[in-house]
Amino acid sequence: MPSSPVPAQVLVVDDEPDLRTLYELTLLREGYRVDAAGSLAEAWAQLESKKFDAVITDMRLPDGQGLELLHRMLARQRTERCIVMTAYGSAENAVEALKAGAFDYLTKPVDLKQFRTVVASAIQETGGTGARPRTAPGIAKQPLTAAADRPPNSQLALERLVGNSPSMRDVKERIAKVARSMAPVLVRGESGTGKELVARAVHACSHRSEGPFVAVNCSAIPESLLEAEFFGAKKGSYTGAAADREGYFQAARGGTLFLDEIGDLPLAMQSKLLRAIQERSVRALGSTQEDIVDVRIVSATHRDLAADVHAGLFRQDLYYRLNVIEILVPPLRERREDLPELCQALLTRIAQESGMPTPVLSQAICTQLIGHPLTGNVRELENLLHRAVALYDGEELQVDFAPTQLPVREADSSSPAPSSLPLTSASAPLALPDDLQAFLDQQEREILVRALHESGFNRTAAAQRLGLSLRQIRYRIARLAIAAPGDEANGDAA
Ligand SMILES: Nc1ncnc2c1ncn2[C@@H]1O[C@H](COP(=O)(O)OP(=O)(O)OP(=O)(O)O)[C@@H](O)[C@H]1O
Repeated sequence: MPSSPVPAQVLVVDDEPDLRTLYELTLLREGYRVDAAGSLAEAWAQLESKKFDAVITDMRLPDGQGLELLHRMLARQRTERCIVMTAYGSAENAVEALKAGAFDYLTKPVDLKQFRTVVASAIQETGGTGARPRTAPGIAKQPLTAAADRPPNSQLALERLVGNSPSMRDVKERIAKVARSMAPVLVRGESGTGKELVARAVHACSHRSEGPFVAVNCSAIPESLLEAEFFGAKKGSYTGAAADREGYFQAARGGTLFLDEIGDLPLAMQSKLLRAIQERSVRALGSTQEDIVDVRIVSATHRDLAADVHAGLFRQDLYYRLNVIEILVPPLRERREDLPELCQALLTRIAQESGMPTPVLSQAICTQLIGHPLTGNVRELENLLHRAVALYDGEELQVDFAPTQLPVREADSSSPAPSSLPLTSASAPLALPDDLQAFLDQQEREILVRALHESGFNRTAAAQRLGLSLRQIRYRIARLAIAAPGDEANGDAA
């Protein structure tokens, strides 16, 4: 990739001459142009004399706090990305800086590899470039305030979030605003309100949008596999690890890691996740090498995490780290005015997926839908319309408001499979498998394939039949590499 003729310009603010020199040399070696200041006053004088792409400031300076510089830059609508360096262990400062609008933070003593990664990320987001640019030069060096300044897919991602009610407009504005930094985002809302769509929009509106979006459903991964799934595993590091495999953190490098149902993460794994966020590095199982974390974390939950913290179910320090910026997605009952537009958009999508013209929704049905409780939010609405389209006879679209019939199961609710499946027989005990995991995988695969076939490869319907959420079935389909029509449209990792 050719170098830009104009290298990015960075201002380093630190009162320790040795550290300043170290940072300067590191950045110069990366091909940036570097200026340095030893105090707030000096830094401000530099800022008034010219524009930079990024400002890296220590928190404690002889004439004040690095945060003051950040506040002042934001008040003057300066376009530079600001990276704040905080003392080790002072999570409050890091979180405070991110909440105040810092692009990112670094913990002292600064790891130079991390330093380079974070600065490169900030420069990339402003469109500046070092001698080894990671993106094509020429992106406007401006803050992402106006729609025109956002990445090309951002508008599309925001439009996918159908709804023009004041609360949805607030959500979209917040997405566009928070997309600009690396600050972790926690998306809260009831099940089915569209939290994953919000997370995707945050990614699409950020300049990480060209990187991967890796969605992980924390509640669907068996506890014993969590560490390997998150951080990766070397061949042979645990039974069944037949080859080296990347974890979600590595797969999301340069992009966004979406941790859905974060409240369901067991406490032991919460500690490991916190460590990964604090240390900004992860180590694959069985590996001696640390991988730098270069991901933006967006998490989501339908639970009241603050209450979980009080109840001792969720680590307070992790909550604090993940909840730097919160986006609350309102339930559908609080934005019923969105229903006509939502019905139209969902019907169009469902009909397109089924390769048929979009049926017309009568006023009467629309009114009925508006009066329906829809406690399952947009997902319930989507399911109602899915069923309606499946039964559509070309005349008038009918919506069946009766609750979905789930398959009858054996009296013993712990039985994992419907009684009709000839998987095991009560009278003839199975020979013990010599590879339990492979055996269970095979059983699971057969059940999933059958449910998918019987539901015409409609994953929502198949999930419902098996008592799984859509996310759970997606995870299982991906884990067992079951190919289904339409897979290519879905880039999820989980
Ligand atoms: N505003 C919206 N516009 C269009 N479709 C939507 C909207 N909100 C949700 N949906 C659709 O509803 C379904 C559920 O959305 P999503 O998976 O994002 O919800 P969620 O809040 O993450 O649910 P859960 O908490 O159960 O994981 C998806 O198919 C999504 O495309």
